[in-house]
Amino acid sequence: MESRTLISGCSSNSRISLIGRSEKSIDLSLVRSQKLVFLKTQNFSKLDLKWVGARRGVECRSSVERVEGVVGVEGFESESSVGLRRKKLGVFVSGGGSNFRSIHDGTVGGSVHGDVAVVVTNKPECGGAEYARGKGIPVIVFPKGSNSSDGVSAADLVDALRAYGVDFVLLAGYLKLIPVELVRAYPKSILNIHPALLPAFGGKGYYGMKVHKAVIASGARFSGPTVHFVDEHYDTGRILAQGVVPVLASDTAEELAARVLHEEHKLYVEATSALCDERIVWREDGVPLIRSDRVIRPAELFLAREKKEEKLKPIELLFYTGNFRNYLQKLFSGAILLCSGVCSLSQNCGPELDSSQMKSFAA
Ligand SMILES: Nc1nc2c(c(=O)[nH]1)N[C@@H](CN(C=O)c1ccc(C(=O)N[C@@H](CCC(=O)O)C(=O)O)cc1)CN2
Ligand SMILES: NCC(=O)N[C@@H]1O[C@H](COP(=O)([O-])[O-])[C@@H](O)[C@H]1O
Repeated sequence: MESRTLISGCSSNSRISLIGRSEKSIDLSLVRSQKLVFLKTQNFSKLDLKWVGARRGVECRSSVERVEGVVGVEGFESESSVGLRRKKLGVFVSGGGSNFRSIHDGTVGGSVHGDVAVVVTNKPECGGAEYARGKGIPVIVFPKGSNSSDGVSAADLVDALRAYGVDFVLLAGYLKLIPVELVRAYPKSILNIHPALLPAFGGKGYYGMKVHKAVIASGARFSGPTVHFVDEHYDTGRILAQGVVPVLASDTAEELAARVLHEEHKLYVEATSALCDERIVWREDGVPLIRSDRVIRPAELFLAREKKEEKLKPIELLFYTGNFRNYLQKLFSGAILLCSGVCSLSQNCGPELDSSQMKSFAA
């Protein structure tokens, strides 16, 4: 049985679903080295995976599953995009296209490991389409205008996206319902950004200023953008990321829109970057999560270097796993607890520490 999974830095105790035909989830206690990955399946048989030649994948020695997509890590730089193929993006717009422009800037500037291959719009004269033409990016009109020959059908749209090699579809202010044909052709691969905190203030009729007017009228104290996966209905797909901004008592819809839009630009680039870096994992209950960085269980990190095998020292690992900050925080909070404990025991100057508190800094 062939299955494909994206092993790109899942944390040691996360569960990810194998993307592809197999729905079997595997329990990753991931140890990643330049070319060696140890993987524990859910039946706890330890699989030693070895790099198989130039093919971008590994073969499980003791399993019928063939796992692909493991990214070799040259040296130990951040693996977020090292060795990963640049992804191709199809961006859908209907308006000014500021989110599209932010994402395009990210692909040029390097924060997004991908390229905008094609832009799709229902408004061929909109700002986003104009911007795309100026950058030499092809523009497709969908759906067809009622009184114009321009535009493609849903089936032709899927074919066109495939022809451009599109890996992921990003809706960026697109105001039409994505047809079920496209949703099914790109499972877990279509994102949308909505200018409110879904599931509130979403669905048919909730777009543009209408959203912000509804938020203000509701008396909500906070709002913010939501990036979510797209299913066949408006705004009901799985939420991937959200940002929060305050709603001021004096806000007009335009002022709130501008505040949310500023947050959108940051959030959508981060989410797109994670998508292109294959840093999105799916929790067992179906909630998608963004892995911000590679977390490797220190005790198990074995690094096969070119000539010799060696284990990184724990202090070195902390730098690699990015937990150094957490380590210091725990160290200092433990020290503070200890001091306050000693103080209260010796001078009774503070609250008595009960046994659970005493235990806490032993942890
Ligand atoms: N299948 C999906 N298609 C789209 C989604 C989605 O989640 N699933 N998201 C929308 C974007 N969107 C909110 O984020 C949204 C856009 C438009 C509407 C809406 O009510 N549109 C009007 C028509 C507006 C117009 O033509 O100017 C309508 O359908 O009556 C709601 C939500 C993009 N597509
Ligand atoms: N429900 C969909 C919706 O309202 N989308 C919103 O349209 C605006 C498009 O701006 P842009 O064209 O400048 O990116 C953005 O605020 C986006 O959240």
